[in-house]
Amino acid sequence: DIDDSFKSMFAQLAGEDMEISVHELRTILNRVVTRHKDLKTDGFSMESCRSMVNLMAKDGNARLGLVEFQILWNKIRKWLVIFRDFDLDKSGAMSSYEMRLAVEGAGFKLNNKLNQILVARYAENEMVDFDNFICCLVKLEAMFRSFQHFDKDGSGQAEMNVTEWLYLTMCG
Ligand SMILES: O=C(O)[C@@H](S)Cc1ccc(I)cc1
Repeated sequence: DIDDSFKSMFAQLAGEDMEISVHELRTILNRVVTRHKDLKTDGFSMESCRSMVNLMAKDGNARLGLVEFQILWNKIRKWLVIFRDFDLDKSGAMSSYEMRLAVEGAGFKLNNKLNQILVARYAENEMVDFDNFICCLVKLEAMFRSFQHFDKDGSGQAEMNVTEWLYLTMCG
């Protein structure tokens, strides 16, 4: 069950439509992340928040309901612990070495090429700061989940038609 303080934070944020927009998500994430002085971030961008909303909003309506927001919030809390555990030099950002370990620590075993791709996509000056780290994991988890949806028997092979492919590749 969702505790009342969370519900009231959500209600305050979401407004009368009781759904959180990309802009409202960006507001709360940047308000909270600045409270954590050990986390380096240039702030969650609109693009990052749009990507997270699209990946988390099941019904594709580009807004987060209470449950979807709670799920995202708990993911961020979980990955915040991992970020701190693997930020070995406590710089507040991930080096590519730390990023590889943190992604594996989050449960994603990737090959070298994929780890390099993540750093290329999410690092700024070779460092992945907290907001980019979260966006990377939200996307990575969503892509793994989508694949498992199409790999019903867990064979490691997925089958989908072009429309289903475009739903996956064009939303995030
Ligand atoms: O609410 C908090 O400050 C902790 S518990 C979790 C959290 C930390 C950072 C973000 I951005 C969002 C949520």
